[in-house]
Amino acid sequence: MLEVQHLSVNYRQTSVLEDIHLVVHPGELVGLIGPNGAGKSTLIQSILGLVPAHQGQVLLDGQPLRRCQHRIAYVPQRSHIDWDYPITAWNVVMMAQTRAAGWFRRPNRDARRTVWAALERVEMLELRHRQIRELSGGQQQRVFLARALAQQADFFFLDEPFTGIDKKTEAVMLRTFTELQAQNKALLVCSHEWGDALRRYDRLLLLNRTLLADDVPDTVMTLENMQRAYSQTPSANGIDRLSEFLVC
Ligand SMILES: Nc1ncnc2c1ncn2[C@@H]1O[C@H](COP(=O)(O)OP(=O)(O)OP(=O)(O)O)[C@@H](O)[C@H]1O
Repeated sequence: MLEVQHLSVNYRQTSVLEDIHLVVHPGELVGLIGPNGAGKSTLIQSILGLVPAHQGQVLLDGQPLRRCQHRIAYVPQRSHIDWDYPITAWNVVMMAQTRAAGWFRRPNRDARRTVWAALERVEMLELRHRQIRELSGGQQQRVFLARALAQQADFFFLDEPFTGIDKKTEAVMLRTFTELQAQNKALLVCSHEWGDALRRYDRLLLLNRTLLADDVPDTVMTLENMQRAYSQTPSANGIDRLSEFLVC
């Protein structure tokens, strides 16, 4: 079980997250939603230790997360990745293995098998020798999903994995989520999805600096909750799309 306790984050004296408390259980698919600038990416990054917390702690099965980082896999937002970096799809996925085995050791047969299986699972084996900058947005997303799979983690954090992808990638992603849940792995997915798509989650976390709601989708997606979240930060896809959001 992953537990975030009283987590607060500041950027240059400005409070971005305040007193966040949440729990993610094995086998759960949890959606993290909220308007632009609500702090969703910051929450994921502070849980992972990539952004320092002002207060609070993150525990994994009662242990500080920094002691069990190998149990966490992270698929960053596509816009946070340098796509010009000269690296093949194969080597992106192999990076997860290199970190586990040590940077100066040649990848052994097990590592190569793991990378092969992960790329096969996301249907990217044929394009393994391509530079990542030469892949489509959806293909790039599948390579980073394969990297997370190769890590053989227990908890998966994905930041906007459904943004700018094709139908095939969406299908691969959803199939993989189902498989991971069946293996009792947990997923926390930051999302800008709307309407019925949000029903795929076991639970939704509604964030806007503080955690405004944490419950099953139908209970979170009320007009009152949406107004509380989206009227704090009016944005192009906020209040204008409330009716679409509440279709479900
Ligand atoms: N490195 C940084 N330094 C200073 N402020 C930052 C930094 N990163 C994010 N912020 C600010 O923190 C707030 C939360 O940003 P964050 O990216 O976590 O929100 P988000 O909910 O993920 O937004 P989006 O949905 O647009 O990706 C925003 O006001 C943003 O401008």
